[in-house]
Amino acid sequence: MEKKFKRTLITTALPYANGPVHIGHLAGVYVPADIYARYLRLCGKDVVLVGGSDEHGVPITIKARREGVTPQDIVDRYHKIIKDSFEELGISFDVYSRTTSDTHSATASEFFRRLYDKGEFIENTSMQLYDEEAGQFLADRYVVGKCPHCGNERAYGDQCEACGTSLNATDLIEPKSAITGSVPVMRETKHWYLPLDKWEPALREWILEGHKEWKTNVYGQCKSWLDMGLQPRAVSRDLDWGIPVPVEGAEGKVLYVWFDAPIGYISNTKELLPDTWATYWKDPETRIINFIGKDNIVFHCIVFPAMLMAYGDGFQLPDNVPANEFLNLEGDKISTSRNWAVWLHEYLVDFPGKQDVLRYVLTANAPETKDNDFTWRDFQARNNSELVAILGNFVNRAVVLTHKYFNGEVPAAGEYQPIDNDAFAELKSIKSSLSDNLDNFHFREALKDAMNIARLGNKYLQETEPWKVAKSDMARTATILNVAAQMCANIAVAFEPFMPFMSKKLRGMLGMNEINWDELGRNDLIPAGRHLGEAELLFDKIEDAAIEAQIKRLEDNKRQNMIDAWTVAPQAEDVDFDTFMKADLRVGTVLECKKVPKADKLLQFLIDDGMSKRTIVSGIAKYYEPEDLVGKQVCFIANLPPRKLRGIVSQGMILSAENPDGRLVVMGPTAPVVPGAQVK
Ligand SMILES: Nc1ncnc2c1ncn2[C@@H]1O[C@H](COP(=O)(O)OP(=O)(O)OP(=O)(O)O)[C@@H](O)[C@H]1O
Ligand SMILES: [Zn+2]
Repeated sequence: MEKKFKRTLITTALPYANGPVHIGHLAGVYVPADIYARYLRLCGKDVVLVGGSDEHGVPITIKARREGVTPQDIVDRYHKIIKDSFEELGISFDVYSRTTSDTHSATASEFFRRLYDKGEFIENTSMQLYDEEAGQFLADRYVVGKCPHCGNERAYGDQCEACGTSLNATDLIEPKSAITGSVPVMRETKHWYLPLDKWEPALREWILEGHKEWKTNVYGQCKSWLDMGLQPRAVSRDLDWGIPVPVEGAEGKVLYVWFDAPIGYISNTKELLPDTWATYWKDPETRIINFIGKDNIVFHCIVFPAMLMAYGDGFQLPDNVPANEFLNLEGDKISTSRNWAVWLHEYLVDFPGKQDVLRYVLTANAPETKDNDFTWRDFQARNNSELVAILGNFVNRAVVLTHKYFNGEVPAAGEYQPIDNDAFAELKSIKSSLSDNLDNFHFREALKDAMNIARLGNKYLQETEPWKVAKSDMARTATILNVAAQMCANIAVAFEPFMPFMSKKLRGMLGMNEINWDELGRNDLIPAGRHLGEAELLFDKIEDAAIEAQIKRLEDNKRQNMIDAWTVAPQAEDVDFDTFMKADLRVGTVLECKKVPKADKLLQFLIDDGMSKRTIVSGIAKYYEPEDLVGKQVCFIANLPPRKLRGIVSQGMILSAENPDGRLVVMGPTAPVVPGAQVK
């Protein structure tokens, strides 16, 4: 039987404050959470959307060390960028705080202390990795080494990003310090462990029996974790950045970031609702939903619930964790460290006023059931051929025609014809599917439903042809345009969760104030006689140049990454002088140069080699325009046996140097020489 809830608490994964927010974060977590929160608000539900920056942990300290600033400087910088850009994108947080806040420190500290006092931890002294050069213990991202599961050489001390396995630093094969690069030694240290194994039966019951309705990716990951068997997990670290472990004898130790971060959801709620926060956490009639990406599933479905069970005192477990898979960018994994990302704060500068376009594309293409790819071409196509050509076009036609035939006043409808009734029947069925999809976190499908209202509107105008009817029958024209206006109003309601800026603009045009979800599907949202505002374009076309600039920026980043990662090839074995001299190296002048048809890499040269003219085929077509090489002098090997390439006999090889990114540069003399001159 479906449970009834009085209120919903929506949490969003706390973005880690060592960088700005990118489109992967948005598609995975914040856009769907915002759609859901806006939808519930429109339904008149009691809902809060909480979020905040995750500001502790090792990567922040590594970044600070690298930049020669304090960890606080780092988190202040990124918290501001993240918070501001979320706001500008219309992510409607009721509170967006941070884990360095006093409320959070006190809450997380108390949480740990209660578990400690209840005897919920195992205190354990063990050998841990220690960097003697840096004088500190190494945990999490402070250690890199080989993953014991998949062999990835760059696994971290907390997780292997290649296979997703969560690790302990001591699991790594051939560990190295990320601070100094030195090989760590083992040293004894004391930590507190949460015995996850103790909670395994309860977790099994709760998830595997109680939540079969969860998304298959989430349920499946939980099941495989539980089937592997849970182990005690350390919840403290030897670090100086974080919330101090609040017990005697714990100097120099802080709470593990994954212990403190989810408690941030509680602290955020406290900051928002100092008096009533507990109702949102402890009342069984509260429904808690955690929006996260797939790499956070274990923490939200296993670790944090075990913490909450250990704490007791009525804390509720999440009702659902609709985790998304990952969004990739132009075929590659998004990465903060490799700068392979579209950064939200940069997007907002490059595409001012186009928040909804990004929200639309990220939802239409959301990685709900499998990893998905964002490409700039797809972004452009969805804007131009969906938002402009379908949605914007319908609304524009409806408003312009109302101005043209009725001076902008919505005419009263006469008696409906079957086509009008059919349109509203279709609208009702769209609403039912749309609500159903939103209720079940199927946001991609829900967005398609909403778009179907605009498609319906276009089809309606196409079939009723008010511009023709107006020549003979103004009464019928009035009915048609009344129906069209009601469809526009329905669009304003249906799209509010997805594209709040467009919805607001449209409501302004239509003179609509308060809206609610109940109204959706109705044929009387706009009263006859309402004067419409001027038709403003809801979306405009995105030109090729804007897209090409974005693609170029990504390509530049990729090239820079290759250059940064490049190492000089080791010197080849010695070759004796006589052998070297056997290669007949010459300079020649390019007489002709052209592309080899149907071969995108090859150029065909005709070279004056001093003796006669020779043909050479060279694989440099990607890097040169043929005409730019005519008249230039190049070095080539003259005495290679002739070789047939694409049916052309090549007599020799032109020399070029290869850049780290594969770019070839042709070698030639620095001053003119006589064709045929030998290179020695
Ligand atoms: N490419 C992505 N697609 C979908 N969700 C993502 C993606 N990258 C991160 N997320 C989710 O966004 C939330 C916040 O991410 P977090 O700040 O922890 O960054 P992260 O996973 O370390 O990413 P990055 O390494 O790119 O900075 C998490 O729930 C995470 O699962
Ligand atoms: Zn691995």
